[in-house]
Amino acid sequence: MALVAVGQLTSTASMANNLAQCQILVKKAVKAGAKALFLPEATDYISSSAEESLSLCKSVHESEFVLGLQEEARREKLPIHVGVHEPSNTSRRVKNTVIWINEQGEIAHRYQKIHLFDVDIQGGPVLKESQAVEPGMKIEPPFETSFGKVASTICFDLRFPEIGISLRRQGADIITYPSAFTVPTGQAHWEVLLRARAIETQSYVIAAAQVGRHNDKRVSYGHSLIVDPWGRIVASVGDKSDEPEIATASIDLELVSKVRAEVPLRKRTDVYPEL
Ligand SMILES: O=C(O)CNC(=O)[C@H](CS)NC(=O)CCC(=O)C(=O)O
Repeated sequence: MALVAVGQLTSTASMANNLAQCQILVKKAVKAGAKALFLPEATDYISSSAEESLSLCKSVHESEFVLGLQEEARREKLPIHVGVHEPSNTSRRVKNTVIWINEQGEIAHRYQKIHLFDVDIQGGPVLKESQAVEPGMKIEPPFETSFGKVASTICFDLRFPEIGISLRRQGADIITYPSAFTVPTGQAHWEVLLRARAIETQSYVIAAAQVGRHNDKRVSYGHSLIVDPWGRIVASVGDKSDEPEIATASIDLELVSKVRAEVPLRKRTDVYPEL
């Protein structure tokens, strides 16, 4: 059994301020005895336009945000899973990625978001992520940690059950959905989708979320959660945005095995081979 933390904050276009908020989250996670800290999508910055995003985006070797978090991870021996932006070398767009910084402070794993959030909701948000972001081209296999095999996805990927199923088939014990959900879609869908992904994959789901107002145009839903493989919410942060906050839960790999043994989910691929 190992305790892990989800961290919630309000990122803005100030990377220095976002790093300062993360340093508070690291302190809180260490104090709670967590063995890893999971942070939201786009923790490095949330911009208000594609141009602003391009101007803020730096490679991980030059980003004071990423270098600062690497230093925290190394000093505290605390692995950190964090959503950032990285430059694309093929287009005038950025990559929306999540990186795993291990306890030595090295970037040991990376995933690039494959499903981009292009929506036009009546009376709600209109967002065209693909104008600013280049889509990833592959699902990354789960990686080993001291508390189980962790798999990364990002935010809107949550709406595509196939990616969770694929990660489970590849051995994931824990599937992560670092996010910046909008308020109307969050109210309607966030919790039920996360619990469904946990139940159908019989895996832990760790979903760190952005919360509150980022700029004139963007507000995020918050409600970071950890769900166990039975679908129970075992940690939740809420939607207050006055200070960065964490919640913790124990990862119990015996529970993963128990649920999978009690309710075997044998796929009928003889009946639906196309899936
Ligand atoms: O823009 C950035 O820098 C960070 N990226 C995001 O905030 C992304 C794209 S706009 N947000 C989502 O995917 C929300 C999904 C969502 O809310 C849903 O599926 O309902």
